Amino acid sequence: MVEPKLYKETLERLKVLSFPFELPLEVTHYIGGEFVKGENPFPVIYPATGEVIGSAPEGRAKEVDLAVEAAHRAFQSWGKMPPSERRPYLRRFAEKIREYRPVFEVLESLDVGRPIRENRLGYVDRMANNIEFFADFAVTHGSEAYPMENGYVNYVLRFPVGVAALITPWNMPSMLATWKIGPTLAFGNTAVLKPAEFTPLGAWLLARCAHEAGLPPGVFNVVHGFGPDSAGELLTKHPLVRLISFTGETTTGRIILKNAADTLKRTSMELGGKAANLIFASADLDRAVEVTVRAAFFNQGEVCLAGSRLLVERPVYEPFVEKLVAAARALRIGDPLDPETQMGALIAEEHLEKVMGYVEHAKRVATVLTGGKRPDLPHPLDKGYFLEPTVVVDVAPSDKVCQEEIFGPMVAVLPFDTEEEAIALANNTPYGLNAIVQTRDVGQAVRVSAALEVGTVWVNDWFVRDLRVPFGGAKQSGIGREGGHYGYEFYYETKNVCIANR
Ligand SMILES: NC(=O)c1ccc[n+]([C@@H]2O[C@H](COP(=O)([O-])OP(=O)(O)OC[C@H]3O[C@@H](n4cnc5c(N)ncnc54)[C@H](O)[C@@H]3O)[C@@H](O)[C@H]2O)c1
Ligand SMILES: O=C/C=C/C=C(\O)C(=O)O
Repeated sequence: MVEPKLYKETLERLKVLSFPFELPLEVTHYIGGEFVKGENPFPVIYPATGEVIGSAPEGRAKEVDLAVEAAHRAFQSWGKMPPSERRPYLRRFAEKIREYRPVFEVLESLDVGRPIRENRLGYVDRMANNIEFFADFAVTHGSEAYPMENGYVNYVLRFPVGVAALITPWNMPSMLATWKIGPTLAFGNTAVLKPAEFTPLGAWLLARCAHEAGLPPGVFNVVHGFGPDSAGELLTKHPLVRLISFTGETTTGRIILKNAADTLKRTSMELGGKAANLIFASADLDRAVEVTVRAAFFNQGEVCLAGSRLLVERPVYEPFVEKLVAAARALRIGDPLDPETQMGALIAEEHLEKVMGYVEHAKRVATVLTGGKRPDLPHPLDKGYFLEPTVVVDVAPSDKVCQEEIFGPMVAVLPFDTEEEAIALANNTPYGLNAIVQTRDVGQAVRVSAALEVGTVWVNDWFVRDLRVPFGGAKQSGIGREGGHYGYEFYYETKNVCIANR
C-alpha cells in the first residue's frame, strides 16, 4: 500500500470544492434518473500514485437492460419535443458543467493522470460547449428543399433515431463523452453512456449535472463497466439500441461493427491515429517546436490526434531536433494536481508497459535521444505510471514505431528532402485521422494539405476546434464525420417528402 498522503490531500481539496458525493469515491450508475449503486465493483486507480481511490460498479445485462429500457421510454416524449423545448434542458446541463468546473478539473486529473493545468486550458468550457452548441444548432438550422422543373417540390425532414449507445475512451473522457451527448440529445435521441473502465469519475459527475439540470428521467443514462462480455458489448448487441457512437481503438471499432451487424445499428467510428507533423524549412522554427511539443506530449501523448511522426526538411533537421530535445527535457513532469506540472502519468500500468515495449524496441533498432525511462519522482509518485518525454531518431519509416499508434509520450523524427517525399511519408500508414503542416509558404500549405489522406489538417497549429466543421478519420481512423450538420447522417433519420403541385 502506498502512502496515502496525496490521496488525503486530494480529498481535502475536494471537500473545499464542496464535492457533491460521499467520500471515498463510490461511483454509481445513473439509470432512469436514479443513481444506482450497482454490483461487481472494480477499483478506480489514480495513475499518478497507483492508489485505489474508489470503486465503480460493473454493469451487466441487468443494468444495461434497465438503462436501455429507460432510454427507450424517455425517447417516446423527448424525441417528439421540438428542439426549442429540448434546448433549455441542455443549456441547464451545460451550466451545471460550468458550475462544477473546479470539481471536473480535479476529477479529470484523478481519472486520467493528466496535469490539472491542461484541464484549465479550455477543457471544461469545451465540455459545456459540446452540449450548448448542438442545443442551439438543432434550433437554428433548417433543412433543404429541391423544387423540380415540373413544379413538384421535395423537402427534407429530419427526425431522431432512438436510443444511442455512447462508448468512450479514457484519454479525454469527459470532453469526448459530451462531444457525443450534445448532438445525441439535441437531435432528439436518448443516450446510454458507457465510459471507459479506467475513467468512471467524470461520467459520474456528468450524470449528476444532468440530474441537477432536471433532464427527464431516462434521457441520459450512465452504465459503467468493461468492453468485451460486459456493459460495452451488451449495449452494442441490444435490440433497442439503434445507434452507436464509438471513440476508441481501431481494433475495438472492428469488433463493435461486427457485433452491431445482427441488429443493423447505425455506427459512427472515431478511431486511432498516427498523425504526421510536417516541418518545412520555411517554418518559423521556434513556433514549430512549440506546436510540436504540444502535439507530441499534451495529455502525455495519449491523444488520437497526437503528432507522433515528425517529418523534418533536411536543412532544418538538426537545429529542429536540438530545440525539440531541449524543450522535451524542460517539461515539468510530476504531480498532476500541482498547477505547475506540464506532464502527468500514463493511464495504467499495463499501458505504461505497452509504451515501454516500443521504447525498448526503439533502443534496439534506432536512437533514443532523450527520455525512454521512468522519471525519478518522490514517494508516492514513484508508484505512478510516468514516462519521460521520449524522442527517437534514425528509425525506418516502415518500423512499427512509425506505423503503430503508441498512445504515449514518444515521437519519431524522420528527415525528408522534397515535398513529394514528405507527402509520401505522411501518407504511409494505415491511419488517416489528421496531420500538421508547418510552413510559411502559403502555396505549399495548400498543396500539401490537399495531398494528405486525413480527415483534418492543421496548418501551423494543432487541435484547434470549431464545432461546425467535419471531424473524423480517413482510412483506418474511422467511418463518418461528426460536427455541425456533418453529424446529421448519423444522429438523425432523414425523410424526403415529394409534393405534387396538383
Ligand atoms: N478518433 C478519435 O476521435 C479518437 C479520440 C480519442 C481516442 N481515440 C482512440 O481511442 C483509443 C484509446 O482509447 P481506449 O484504449 O479507451 O480504446 P478502447 O477501444 O480500448 O476502448 C474504448 C471504449 O470501448 C469499450 N470497449 C472495449 N471493447 C469493447 C467491445 N468489444 N464492445 C463494446 N465496447 C468495448 C471500452 O470499455 C471503452 O469504453 C486510441 O486508439 C485513440 O486513438 C480516438
Ligand atoms: O484524443 C482524441 C481527441 C479527440 C477530439 C475530438 O473528438 C474533438 O475535438 O471533437
